[in-house]
Formats: sequence, structure tokens, C-alpha cells
Amino acid sequence: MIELRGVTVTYDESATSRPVLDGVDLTVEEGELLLLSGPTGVGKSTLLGVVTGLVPRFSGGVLRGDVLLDGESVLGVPPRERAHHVGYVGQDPAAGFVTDTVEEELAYGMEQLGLPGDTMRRRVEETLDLLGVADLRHRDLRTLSGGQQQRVAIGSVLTMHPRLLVLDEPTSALDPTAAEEVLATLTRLVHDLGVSVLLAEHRLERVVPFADRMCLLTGDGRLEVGEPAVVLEHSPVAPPIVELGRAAGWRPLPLSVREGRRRARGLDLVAPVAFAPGATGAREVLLEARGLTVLRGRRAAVDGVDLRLESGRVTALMGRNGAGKSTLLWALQGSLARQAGRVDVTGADPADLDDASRRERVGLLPQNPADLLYLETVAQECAAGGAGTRELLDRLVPGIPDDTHPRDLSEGQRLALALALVLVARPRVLLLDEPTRGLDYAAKAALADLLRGLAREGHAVLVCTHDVEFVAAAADDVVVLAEGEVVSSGPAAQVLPASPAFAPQVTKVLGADWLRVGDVEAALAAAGGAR
Ligand SMILES: Nc1ncnc2c1ncn2[C@@H]1O[C@H](COP(=O)(O)OP(=O)(O)OP(=O)(O)O)[C@@H](O)[C@H]1O
Ligand SMILES: Nc1ncnc2c1ncn2[C@@H]1O[C@H](COP(=O)(O)OP(=O)(O)OP(=O)(O)O)[C@@H](O)[C@H]1O
Repeated sequence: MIELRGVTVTYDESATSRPVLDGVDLTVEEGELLLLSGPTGVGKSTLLGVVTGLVPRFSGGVLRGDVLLDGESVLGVPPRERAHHVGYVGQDPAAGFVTDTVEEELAYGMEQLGLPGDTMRRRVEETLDLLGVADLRHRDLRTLSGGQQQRVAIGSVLTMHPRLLVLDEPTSALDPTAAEEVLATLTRLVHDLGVSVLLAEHRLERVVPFADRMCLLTGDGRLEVGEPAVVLEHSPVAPPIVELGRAAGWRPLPLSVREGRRRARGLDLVAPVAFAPGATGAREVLLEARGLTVLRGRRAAVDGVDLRLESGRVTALMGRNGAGKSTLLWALQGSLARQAGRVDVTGADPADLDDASRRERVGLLPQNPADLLYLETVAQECAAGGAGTRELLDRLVPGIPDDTHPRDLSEGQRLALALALVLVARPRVLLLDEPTRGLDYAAKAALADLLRGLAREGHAVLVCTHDVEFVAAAADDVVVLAEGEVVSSGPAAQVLPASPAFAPQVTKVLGADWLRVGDVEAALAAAGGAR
């Protein structure tokens, strides 16, 4: 139904710079789910923008080639007029909201299309249920948690019944169960109604099992399209199950946990020793919270939480969308008022400190990294961060040009820059809110290394995330929050395998002794050596 022909996009027309997309051909067929993947900053959002019409109209840059909808060129057709056929949800869902409440937002697109009132009401009800947001229907959009916003944004395009859905990292703010449900819903639309879905995603473990075909942007502007199992043979980005298949020499590669489990029957491995703790020697309590309660609206979003963070440990804070994780982070950091309880960070209550002295003790990476960026270029931001900022940035996502405006960075590049600015201050306690959005596997591995390194040097790290694979790679401990209360906590090696929602792929395939592909690789090497 939509076709890109020889599409080339160049943002910077100087002779030295290469196009982001270079002669890309792609046909999205009716009734298929197409997964777009590739490393951070490679051009995935750009490609989606070509389909929706946002690139180059609102992004700048130059587009060559043609885009056809049902065989007719739509290059001159603005995004608004394509919305009838093409529904789009961007990487920052809140940025696309145009009304005030959940119900209004779900109805807005349909009003623009001039649909009859009873149709609108019916579709709003259906969508509220489909995305599990019925109890939020009257809520102000600005008070929703990140994951709640993402669900509403997806719902607001579904109500228009577009024939093609274009989604940029649609599960990045969703808890694992919600992600699975949203993908199952999309798959149902694809199978039952012949809707087409084109989605870019970094968490391939979530999406690959649902994809009919996969496109890979390789980094030189080219696009490779094929069966997921074929594209993943040599893809630089691959989910843990595929890495496991590669390590064990399984062909064809397993794409789902189920296939992996079948292949793993013949594997005879000696279980790894327990995960090495972050630091040896004495641990120091760097942050202690007792009876922490924070109201949001009339409800306690955080309800009597006790928490202790020690030097040398990386702790993951997990839990359903809306469980109160972001609220807890801001209350620990001291800038969000609490109704009860106390917080102590190395002898002081951060709520009593001014901004500068607070930053030295507790660093917080906000859910929206753009909140930390206010200068004109990457180089200026790095200079303002001080010595070492640029090096930190390059460790996470190498090669970002100095003169780029932070606004023009890809999502992952922007996150890496904000992270570098927080990390360079070397606060003893580091709080990170969902720090893996937009990051490819290499960048996540670099981030995990960085956090583990900081822990070894005596920092305490608390990472709020829905990315179970990242938790498996980075965390010593896990704290799970539900409705504002701590419902379980303990070593990651015990908490993750105990829950079907939080178990990483390797655990699901090989059992509770295994969390990471690296451990399996080591065991395979040891077994090979012993033979
Ligand atoms: N409006 C713009 N002006 C200039 N450069 C841009 C603009 N938008 C994107 N870029 C650059 O083009 C490249 C591709 O960006 P894009 O956002 O398409 O990547 P992406 O693959 O979606 O990244 P991520 O995985 O981080 O979401 C990046 O290097 C980015 O800095
Ligand atoms: N001003 C407000 N009025 C009413 N409820 C609010 C307000 N602000 C936040 N909430 C609610 O408080 C709860 C906790 O929100 P919080 O952002 O801490 O959740 P979270 O665990 O970080 O979620 P996510 O994983 O989706 O980011 C959510 O249900 C949210 O809708």
C-alpha cells in the first residue's frame, strides 16, 4: 500500500557528509507487521518520517526519490492529509498530545475526520478497554505516567482506524506485560482487519516474535529487507535469544523462547557461579529512606516505602506502569515534596539542600532527557558539563558531531548526552529514570559497564527500568514496586527468574540458573575446553 522508491535523505548538504538514507526501496504490504531495526542514530526515525511526511517538511534536509500511496505519489501531501491513511506515534508520545484529557485525546483525531458522534463514542470505549486505560479516562494527560502516556498515544491513532500504523519505539515506556498486550493487539489488527504496521524498536526480544518481515538499516544509508531469521543471521543488533543461538551454533536461529527451549534440550551446561557482587570490602549505606509517602492527586503514589542503597551496588527499580517509580525517584532526590517519611543521603536530607549541593550528592537522569539540555550544540553542552563529558558520551554512543544541535539528535544520542552530563558530576548516589530508550544493544552494554564501574568505585546506583534484559546485565539487586509499595526485593538472580514478566530470555530458555548470554558463552567455552 505504501512504497518508497529510491529514497535518499540528506540533512547536511556539505560535500563531506553522507546521506542518512541512500537509495532506499521499501514496499509495505497490506496486512503485515514490519519491524525496522538498526543501531542508535542510524536513521530509523528518519525513515518513518518519510512515510508519514514529517521528513523533510518539519525536520529540514532534502529528500530525493518518491513515496507512493496506493500507486500515487504523496510527496506533496502534508502529514495532516495523510493521517486518514497513516497513523503515527512518535518516540515522545506526550509531545504529540493536542488536548487536555484522555477521552478528548482519543476522540480528537476522529473529530478532525468528521466522524459521527455515535461512532466516536463507540470507538473511544473500545480503545479504552483495548489499551487498559479505562480508569484513566477523565485524567489530565499531563498527570499520566510515562507508560500511561504511551498507551493513550497509541490509542489516539487507533481510533482513527488508519490502514497503516507507523510507530517509533512503541514499547519503550511500557512494562513487559503491557508491551506484550499492545503487540498482541496490533497483531490482531494486522491479522483480522488487514491493517499494516511499520514499527521501529530497539527491544527486539519484545517484537521479533510478532514480525512478518524485518528491515535493517545498516549504517551506510542502505536498507536490507527480509525474513527475520535471515536478517538476524548477521545483524549488528540482535535479541538475546538470537545471540544464544549464535553462541550455541543453532541453525536456523531461534526467534522465540519456545523455539529456543526446543533447541536447548541437547545442551548440557554447568551452571555458572553466582553473579560477582559489585564491590568487595565494606559496603556503606549511602541513601536510606524510611516510611516515604508521596501523594499524587488524592492517591498515595508512593506509600510507606523503606529503601536502602549501598555503595558498590546497582539496584533496579521495576514495576507496572503507574506503580510510582518516577515519583519515588524524585522524592528520593529531594525536589518532589513528600507527605511523610524521611530520606538521608550521606548525612543530609536532600530536600533541605540547594540545587548545587543536592547535585553533588544525588544525580538524577529524568525520563525525558531533553529536560537537561538547553545549549545550542553538543560541544557547548559537553563544555558546560566539564572535563570528561565528551569521553563519557563517546563511550556510550561514539561519533556524534560537535556542531549538532541537541534538538536534532536521535533519541538515543540525546539520552547518551544527558547521561554523560549527569555522570560527569560523579554524585555518590545516582538515580536513573528509564535510561535505555533509544539505545541499541551495544550502547546498553556500554551503559551497564559504566554503571558497574561506578558501583565498584563506591557509588550507589538506582535504575528505574522496564528493560529486563538490561536489568539482567547491569543490576545486583531488584526492588519491585506495586501501587506505591515495595512488594519484593532481593538479588537480581533471585527476583528476576521468580517472575514470568521479569525473567530475561536466557532464563526462560535455560532455567533459573541463567540470566545472561555471556554466562552461557563462558560455560560453552569451558565445556569445549574440558573436552
Ligand atoms: N532534523 C535533523 N537535522 C539534522 N540532523 C538530523 C535531524 N534528524 C536526525 N538527524 C541526524 O540523522 C541521524 C539519524 O537520526 P534518526 O533519528 O533517524 O535515527 P534513529 O535510528 O531513529 O535513532 P534512535 O535509535 O536513537 O532513535 C542522526 O545522526 C541524527 O543526528
Ligand atoms: N497529578 C496527578 N494526579 C493524579 N495522579 C497522578 C498525578 N501525577 C501522577 N499520578 C499518578 O501516580 C501514579 C505514579 O506515577 P509514576 O510516574 O510515579 O509511575 P511510574 O511507576 O514511573 O510509571 P511508568 O512506568 O509508566 O513510567 C500513576 O498512576 C500516575 O497516573
